Amino acid sequence: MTFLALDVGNTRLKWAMYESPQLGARVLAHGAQFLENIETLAEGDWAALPVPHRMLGCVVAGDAVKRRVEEQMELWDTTPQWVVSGNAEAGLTNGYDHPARLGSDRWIAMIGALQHLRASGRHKPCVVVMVGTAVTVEAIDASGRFLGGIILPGHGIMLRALESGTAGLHVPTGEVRDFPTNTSDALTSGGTFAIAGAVQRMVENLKRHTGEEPVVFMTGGAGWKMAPSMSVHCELVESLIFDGLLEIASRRFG
Ligand SMILES: Nc1ncnc2c1ncn2[C@@H]1O[C@H](COP(=O)(O)OP(=O)(O)O)[C@@H](O)[C@H]1O
Ligand SMILES: CC(C)(COP(=O)(O)O)[C@@H](O)C(=O)NCCC(=O)O
Ligand SMILES: [K+]
Repeated sequence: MTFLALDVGNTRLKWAMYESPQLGARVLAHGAQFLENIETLAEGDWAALPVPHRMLGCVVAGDAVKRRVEEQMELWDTTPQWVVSGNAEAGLTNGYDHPARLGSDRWIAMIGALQHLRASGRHKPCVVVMVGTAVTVEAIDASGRFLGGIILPGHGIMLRALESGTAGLHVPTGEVRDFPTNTSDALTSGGTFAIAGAVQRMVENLKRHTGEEPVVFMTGGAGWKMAPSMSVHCELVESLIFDGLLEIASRRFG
């Protein structure tokens, strides 16, 4: 039973086709497209794929984008199914004031993180960092309760905000330096340390709250760029959202 997993963020659509809707299933093909190129999928990347028997995805890029993705899926007669954040799923409970308003990508990434914790036999609090268009940093206690999380601008948005709000900050990308001595390095390091510092703060918050050192998972398109600059130990798991989707799919379709 082939299974298509979709993760539609504010910058890119990521997809992966699996042999079955189960954890550890073999990946048959995967890819990513910028949102402006969604219309190429049916006649491009997806044209030669086997028909997916089931599909599960998340979309945080709005209804118009969701409709454009569903149009491409008309290539098959597979019913699109989109995850909505709920009160509880796959061992995770939702502490958000309005559970359904939590971004479904955040909900699914946390389910993926819990799956990784369980698979390695760890019963600990954890922090889930997602570095995409925006950056999110979530706190989960050892019982699997999502306590809350923060949202901050991603690197690109931070730089564009600075560029558009000032006269003197139109410079090329720089390097991350402890003590930047030019504008490019000052901006690049500023954005990087803002994210790394926010993660460190959330780790401290969760450690204080639970009395235990949390495990930190990091994912998202720009996760690999942040990894060398983190001040707390992080496990980089590129597939966190797909692992969460597989976990949910195995419970729904398994
Ligand atoms: N090969 C890449 N293509 C696109 N974005 C990339 C790439 N590598 C890193 N990035 C960075 O990752 C961010 C997008 O990550 P992604 O996880 O796709 O975001 P989203 O889920 O919000 O669509 C971009 O802001 C960009 O800075
Ligand atoms: C925080 C987000 C913008 C992250 O989006 P992304 O960077 O993955 O494109 C998205 O999860 C979202 O729109 N959330 C809804 C609001 C909330 O989670 O509180
Ligand atoms: K995302």
